[in-house]
Amino acid sequence: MKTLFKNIKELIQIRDPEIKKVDGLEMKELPSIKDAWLLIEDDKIVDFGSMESFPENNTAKIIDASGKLILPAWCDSHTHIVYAGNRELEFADRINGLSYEEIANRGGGILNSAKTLQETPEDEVYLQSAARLEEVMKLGTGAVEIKSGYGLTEEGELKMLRVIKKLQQHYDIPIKSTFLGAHAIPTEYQSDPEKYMDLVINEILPKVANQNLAEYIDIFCEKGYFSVEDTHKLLSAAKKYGMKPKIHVNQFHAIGGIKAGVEHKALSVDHLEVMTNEDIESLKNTETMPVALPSCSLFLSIPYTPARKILDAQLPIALATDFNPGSTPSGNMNLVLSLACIKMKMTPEEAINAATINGAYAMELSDVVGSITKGKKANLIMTKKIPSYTFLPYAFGSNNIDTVYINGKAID
Ligand SMILES: N=CN[C@@H](CCC(=O)O)C(=O)O
Ligand SMILES: [Zn+2]
Repeated sequence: MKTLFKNIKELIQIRDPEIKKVDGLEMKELPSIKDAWLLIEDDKIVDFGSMESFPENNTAKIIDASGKLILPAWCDSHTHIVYAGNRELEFADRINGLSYEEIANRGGGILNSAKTLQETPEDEVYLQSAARLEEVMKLGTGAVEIKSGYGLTEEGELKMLRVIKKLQQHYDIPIKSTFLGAHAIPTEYQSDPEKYMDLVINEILPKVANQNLAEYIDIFCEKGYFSVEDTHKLLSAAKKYGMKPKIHVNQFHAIGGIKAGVEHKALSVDHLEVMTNEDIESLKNTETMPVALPSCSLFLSIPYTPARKILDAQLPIALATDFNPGSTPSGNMNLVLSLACIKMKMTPEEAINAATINGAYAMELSDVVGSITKGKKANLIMTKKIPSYTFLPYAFGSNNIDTVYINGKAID
C-alpha cells in the first residue's frame, strides 16, 4: 500500500542514513524541505522531494497536507510506563509541604509503587500500561524505552519485564526494555543494602538475561539509593550478559555516577539536573548520550538540566519524558519540547533534534526511526495547519497534531 503526501508546508528532519545523532552546534540545524511531497509504502519511507518534482503518475493514495508540517514521530528514550496504580496522594502531600525525599524516607515514593505493583495481577498491570502506551502514541510517540524498577523482588521485576515483552508483542512500535532492579532499596533490606545488591546481581539479573527480558541495565545512582560502587558492580555484572547501561544519575546530587557510566560505555546517562564541570568533561569524546527529562523538573520543582552548558561543550542532548507515577505522571513529548525551549533555553531546532534523532540514538534505533530518511519506518507526525515548527513548542497548551502515523498507518 502506497501513500503520497503532497503540498506539505514543510517536511522536517531530513537526514542522510549515516547520521546517527547530532552534537552541540549541529543541533542548531534542522534540515527540511518547504512545499514538499513524501511517499511511503507499507511501513517505510520510500522517497520525498520538493513539489517541483512531484511524481504525477503514480498509483498511491494521495493525502493533501496543505498548511501542515510532517516530521518524524517522537522517540522517547526514558520511561517507566509499566506500573500499577498512581501516587496522586503524594502529590497532595508535596503541595502541603513535604519534599520528594521526605515522602520517600517515610516509605512512600518508589517503595509505595513497588507495593502496589507486587499486589496487582500481571494482566491488570498490562492493561493499565497498555492504556498509557496508547495514550502516548496518540500524542506522537513512535518509539519508546520502558524500564522495570517497581518490582524490587525477583517476582515483581520479572513480572514487569514480562509486561514490557507483551507490549512489544502487541504494539507495532519499537519498544526497548531496561532492567532497573536497582531502583530503590526495599524496606526489608535497608539495614543491609548490600544484600539487596547481591539479590539483584546474583539472582534476578541472570534470570532477566536468560529469559531475554531486557536489552539494557539501569541503576538509580544517587545519595540514599545506590552508590557509585554499586553502579560499577552492577554494570560490570550486566556486561557479561551483553546488557548496555542506560542509567539514572545526577538527579539530586553529583556523586560521580556520570564518570562511572562513561567508564562502562553507557548508551545514555539520564536526568542530569545537577551537573559539575567534571561531569561535563567526562562526557566529552564519548559515545554516551546525555538525556534530559524536563517534565520531571517541572513536576518536582527541581533544577532543569543545564542544556546550554552541555551544548556549549559540543555535547549532544536527547529529550525524554520519564513517564512514571511519582516524579513525572506525564508521557507527553510535546510538553517536553516546550519545557526544553522555555525552561532550558534550547532552540526549537535543538529541541526537535533532541526529541527525534538523538532520542533514537539513546535507544540504538537511529537506523529505524528519528528522521525522514529513505528506508526508515513511516512513524510520523502530521501537524494541524500551523505557521511553523517553532509553533510546536510555543503553543504549549494546544494539541497541534492532526494525525500520527505508525508504520504508515494513521492511528486514532
Ligand atoms: N529517580 C528515579 N526514578 C524515577 C522516579 C521514580 C518514582 O518516583 O516513582 C525518575 O526517573 O524520576
Ligand atoms: Zn526515570
